[in-house]
Amino acid sequence: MADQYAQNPVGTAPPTLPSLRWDEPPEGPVLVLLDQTRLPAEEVELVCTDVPALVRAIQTLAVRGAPLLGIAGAYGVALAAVRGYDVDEAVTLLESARPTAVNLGHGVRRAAAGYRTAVDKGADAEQAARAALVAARELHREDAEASARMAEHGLVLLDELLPGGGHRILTHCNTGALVSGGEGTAFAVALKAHRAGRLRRLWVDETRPLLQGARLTAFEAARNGMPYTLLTDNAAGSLFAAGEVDAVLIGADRIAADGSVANKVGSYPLAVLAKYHHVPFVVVAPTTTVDLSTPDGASIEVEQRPGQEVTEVTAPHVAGAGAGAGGLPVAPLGTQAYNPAFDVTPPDLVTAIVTEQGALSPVTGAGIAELCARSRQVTIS
Ligand SMILES: CSC[C@@H](O)[C@@H](O)C(=O)COP(=O)(O)O
Repeated sequence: MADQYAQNPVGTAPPTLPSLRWDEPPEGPVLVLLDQTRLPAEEVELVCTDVPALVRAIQTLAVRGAPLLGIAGAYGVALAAVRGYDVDEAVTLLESARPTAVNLGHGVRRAAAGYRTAVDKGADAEQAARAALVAARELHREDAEASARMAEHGLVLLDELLPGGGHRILTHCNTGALVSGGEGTAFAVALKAHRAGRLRRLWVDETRPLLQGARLTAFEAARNGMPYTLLTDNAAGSLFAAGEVDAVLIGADRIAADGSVANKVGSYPLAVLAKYHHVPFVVVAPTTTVDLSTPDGASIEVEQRPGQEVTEVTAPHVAGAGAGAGGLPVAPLGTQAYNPAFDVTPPDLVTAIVTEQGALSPVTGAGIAELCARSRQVTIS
């Protein structure tokens, strides 16, 4: 496999626009998203002037990934409030836009709490809307800080688990700056390892059917000059068998109170492979992704997505194709498809969970509760 280790071209990719930004042009405040459905072909911004537009962007995955969904949800509440829409209705629409990533509801409720507290204290509509915006901005900033701390804790853990250095890391889906206020979760750890000269290879799962790995993680790895190689999801087994994977690093959409981890479909098979091959399987996620009110993995609602994502190839992300392109059938007309967006990995397959509060290993319900308690103390003080 010697050629797999050839260096990728470094620094050739253009700089990326922020994944999300609040703007206040003369026509009124807007939430501007980098449309992730169009990457890597083009960097196109999507301007949301109201909550239904943001809900569409969330459901089509123009904006996606657990931490960013939380931030987008919070700004969505602020957008509704600033533009004079019904905030309660906005909360309902946003919270239910996608079911699995707990951060979405967390972000929405946080901005709504800022708004309602201001109202309760006698603020007028404009002041209350500003309070929602302040809460969204705080969450955005905190997520960037959490991302930096996860990267630090994650690299310390990797170095402990793999004392030989020269880490070869397999990752799934996309967990970088595109989904975060900072540099991401699992990807941020790999990036820190790269900057420290300790990343030998980032193996990037393509992540069927929507190709978050091929389109987005490869894009971010290239931008950062990281040594990376793309593989089909099906090739992971033979990669492990060949002894080419030192650790798996993934993010999470919801971590239940017992330590079960919901993440992009395909994560659970990687955990099983990792266990069989005695390779550490590490989950990197902020404590905002932990949901103590969901007792176990079986209680996590897994989003089921349209079958067409499997039976057809849609290609707005192909250069020159443009938005709405695709719909090319790859299965006979009328084929039914099973298309869960996520799967759930039980805690006994997880070597460690890394949060901004530190690494937890082995993963236990008590340990999870302790991490969350520490996080709340930090937030309150
Ligand atoms: C830091 S992001 C962690 C997860 O949100 C990510 O791995 C993932 O599963 C995203 O799924 P997506 O359906 O693209 O929103």
